[in-house]
Amino acid sequence: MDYRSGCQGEVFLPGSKSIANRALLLSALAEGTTVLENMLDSNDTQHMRAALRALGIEVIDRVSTQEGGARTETVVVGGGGLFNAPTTSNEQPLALFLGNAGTAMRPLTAALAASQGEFLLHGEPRMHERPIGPLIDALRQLGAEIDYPEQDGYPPLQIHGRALTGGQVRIDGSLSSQFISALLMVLPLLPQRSEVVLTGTIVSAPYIALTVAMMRHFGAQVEWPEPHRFVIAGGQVYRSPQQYWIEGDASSASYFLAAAAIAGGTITVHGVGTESLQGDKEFAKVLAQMGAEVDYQPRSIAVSRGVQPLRGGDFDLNEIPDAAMTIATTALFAKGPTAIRNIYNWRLKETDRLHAMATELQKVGAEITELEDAIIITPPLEIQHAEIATYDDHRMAMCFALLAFTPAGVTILDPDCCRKTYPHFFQDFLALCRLPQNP
Ligand SMILES: O=C(O)C1=C[C@@H](OP(=O)(O)O)[C@@H](O)[C@H](O)C1
Ligand SMILES: C=C(OP(=O)(O)O)C(=O)O
Repeated sequence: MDYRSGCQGEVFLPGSKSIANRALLLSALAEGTTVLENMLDSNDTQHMRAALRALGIEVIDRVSTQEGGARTETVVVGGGGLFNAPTTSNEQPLALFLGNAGTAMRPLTAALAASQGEFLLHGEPRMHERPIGPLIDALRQLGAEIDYPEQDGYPPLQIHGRALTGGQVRIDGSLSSQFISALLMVLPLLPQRSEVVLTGTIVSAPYIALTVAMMRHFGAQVEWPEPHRFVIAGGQVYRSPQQYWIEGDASSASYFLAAAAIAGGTITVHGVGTESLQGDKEFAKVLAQMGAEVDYQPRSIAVSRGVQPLRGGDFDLNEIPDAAMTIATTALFAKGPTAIRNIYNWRLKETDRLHAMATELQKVGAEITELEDAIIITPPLEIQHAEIATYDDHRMAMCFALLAFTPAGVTILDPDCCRKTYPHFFQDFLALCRLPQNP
């Protein structure tokens, strides 16, 4: 079988991790009850849901049937403001384990710094290697009391929650946009007006716009007069929109869209399209630049293989760091080299993704130049079979799945690590792709 003739179908995407964890937090802080439809059921959102329950918020998961099958929906009974932690029986801080979920650790740090109670936020060993200093520095400017029990600048964190008033704050956004998102979400609930100035070169910028859009959807006023400055009135309340549909995950969409660009046939992903709030919807435009045919609709994207073979290119993918990993493995199927630039913060995520990617791509025969903030990939004449290590990084597992389209196939070690954001990924992927060994 021609390995390039193998994909066809429709994918009803699981909910976006980024939107799900923001929606859970905003619903918990809001007045009123919110039904979150198309909830992502994965480790990252389970950590957020468990943490909210431990904080005394009622969070009920139930099953609903939708186009695309049974989905979880989550009902959150909002607390109408910042948290008031239940006291622990032994007068110890309330310990919240947040796995390796950046979208739980960073926003909860900001919310709990301004809440009542003593908290210990911790996670998996890798979470304790991922920086959080710029967020803590910003919160301390507002009077927050946060200690580092182990290493300065990294979780675990001991948070002595206290009423913060708001005010002027500068925050460095050069390592992660999540610090800015976390800070912004808490500011409307403080009594006084805040003004936030972003410093450093901002990374992953679309995630900040996503945060602002969702804060507004939950009733907060956010002024964004200049790219690096926000003004947020104090004394606001978040209001439940009652029902909130969580878009499909645009990063998860990338594996299916790339599969169609490589293997032929057409794949349509439902749940993300031109109307999407997620920056990763731009991923398919990169595929188009490489030669794929792309059709954007308001809530879906379809990709087919182009007439000409895929070609490499030189891309600055700072705005789509997660989907950018999928371009790295797609590059193996393109003519000529591909450069992915301005991705230093790959090094700060589930693993040092720049180094992990370089190491594993070399195993299949690619020639790799690994720079401090970029990777240049020259595909081999023939992709070799290899055992791909995944470094407990869901995206390493999912983007290397594309190598199943080579005659040599691929072995992916610990594929279950995709439970962080997409527990059923391999079932969904194999169902759509007629692979050489699965004609
Ligand atoms: O705010 C978010 O939901 C996210 C922001 C990005 O992180 P950085 O801002 O750290 O690049 C992204 O990689 C992560 O998966 C989700
Ligand atoms: C970087 C990621 O996760 P986190 O939200 O933990 O930063 C990711 O999902 O690729």
